[in-house]
Amino acid sequence: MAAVANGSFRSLAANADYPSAMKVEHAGMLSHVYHGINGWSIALTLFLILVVYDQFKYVWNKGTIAGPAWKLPFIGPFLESVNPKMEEYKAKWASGELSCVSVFHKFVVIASSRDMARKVFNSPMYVKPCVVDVAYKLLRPTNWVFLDGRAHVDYRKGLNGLFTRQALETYLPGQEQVYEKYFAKFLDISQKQNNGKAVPFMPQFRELMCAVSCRTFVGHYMPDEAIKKIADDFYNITAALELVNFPIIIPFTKTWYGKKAADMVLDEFAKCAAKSKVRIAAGGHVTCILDGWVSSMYQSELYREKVEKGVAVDGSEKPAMLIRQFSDFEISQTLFTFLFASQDATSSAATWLFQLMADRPELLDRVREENVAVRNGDRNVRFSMDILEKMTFTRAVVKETLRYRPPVIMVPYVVKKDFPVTDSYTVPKGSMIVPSVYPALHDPEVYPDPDSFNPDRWITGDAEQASKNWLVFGTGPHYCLGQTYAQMNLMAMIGKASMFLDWHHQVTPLSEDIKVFATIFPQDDCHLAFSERP
Ligand code: HEM
Repeated sequence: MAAVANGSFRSLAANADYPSAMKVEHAGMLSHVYHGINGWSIALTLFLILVVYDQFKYVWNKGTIAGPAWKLPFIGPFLESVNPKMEEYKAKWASGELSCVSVFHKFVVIASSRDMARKVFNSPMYVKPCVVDVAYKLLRPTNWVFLDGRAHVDYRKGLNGLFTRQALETYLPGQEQVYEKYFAKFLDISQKQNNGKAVPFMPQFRELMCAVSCRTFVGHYMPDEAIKKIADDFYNITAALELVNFPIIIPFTKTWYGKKAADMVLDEFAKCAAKSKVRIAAGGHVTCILDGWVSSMYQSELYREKVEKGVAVDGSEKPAMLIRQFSDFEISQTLFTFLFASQDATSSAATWLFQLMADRPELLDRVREENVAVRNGDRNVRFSMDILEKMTFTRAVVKETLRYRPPVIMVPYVVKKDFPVTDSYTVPKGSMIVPSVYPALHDPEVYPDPDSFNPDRWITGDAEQASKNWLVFGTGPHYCLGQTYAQMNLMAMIGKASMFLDWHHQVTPLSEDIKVFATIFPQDDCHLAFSERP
């Protein structure tokens, strides 16, 4: 500073012929600027440039579609997405068939109309399911769900046989046992532990669904304590895989607990795979999905061995699908994806189903009458596919529950290459695009009076014809692998409950409000009290 004041600082400008007072003033300004250029001002300038860039990029990406005119610098609606509200989603869907937000520089397009949603689901050239970074760590990078294109289609083909009608029939006895056990537990909770007082049952439905899934997937290879532990810890996995989560696993955070729970589940399933291989090789019969898969591996292996040895094999001996041998850990990873895909969705559906039936006793009576009738008046007749297929009204109740309260309200996809989703709008590569399911299922033109629960629309109405709107299980190459099983399972559950249980729903001001946690639940977690039905 002193150098400027005494005129010894020389610059090109200073050499010009200014009056000396001006010279001093000018030199002072320069000095000010020069000395002001410190770390803070550089950081501030960079920050402002980034803010402008982030804003500009958002506006550029947004183009003509609906969305806020500008975004909160960087974070965008991050805080809203940490605690998502159903009303905010509804407002977004109502804002346009395509709308957008940007969270932390991630550009997200929401496809709301039926046709837009279908278009996204059916465009595997441009999109693939979006998974958070942590998912690779929890499910393992080699997991089949991360496959894309041909590799994904081929892998899925090998799994289809596990969900055929014939296969599903073999899982029914195990499922029925689980229902009996848990219904007894519900009675105990309501009558013994709470003297008939209604208490939140959502956690119980989560455990029930976990138990029924584990029995279906791995039969009796998994001990009850392991099922209980998985049911209790699964919440950590769901929380770790929320879309908005920290990508690095830091000890004692949600993702850390999620990883620990995932490791435990993978370990349990791998142990089951080893046991099933031994049992099936010894001639054991199929009782669960794991057995079905292992058995088809053995049949494929036997067939190949015969062919290699030149033994004459009849065409009828060739397995419907020739599959390779999978390691215990590979099997475990795949079973984990089944559990991961089913646990939250079926827990959500079960919770709403019990609540909706309790609030509409006249519909529950019809379910009960039908269930007794298809068993020729004897409620002790066991589950079979024949019986389930005759349950027209119970099926309608399940379908209407899934329409009215779809567990999965939207499915995040990522854009692999610039995606011309309409003639006038292209979603940029790297964006997230989220086909929404809820609006199509509440479209008043297709489902008149969509906010009323009316199972008859599936029997006397024309809801069944609107298959294009039925996006409960997605559509396209990634549509839900377990959709038939899931619906059948819910029908079996509510049918059996209707015959053996009575339950009362204590309605609270939050019962009809929707809580979004991966899937949707009643805000108050569904207060119920069960009693035995004579
Ligand atoms: C009510 C219960 C369920 C609902 C609402 C549901 C819904 C969905 C939805 C919306 C998708 C994404 C589809 C797409 O991207 O097009 C999906 C995928 C999937 N679901 Fe389900 N699901 C349910 C139960 C189950 C069950 C019980 C299983 C058990 C095996 C299962 C296994 C899967 C798998 C493996 C995928 C991924 C398929 C792939 O990427 O190829 N889901 N499900």
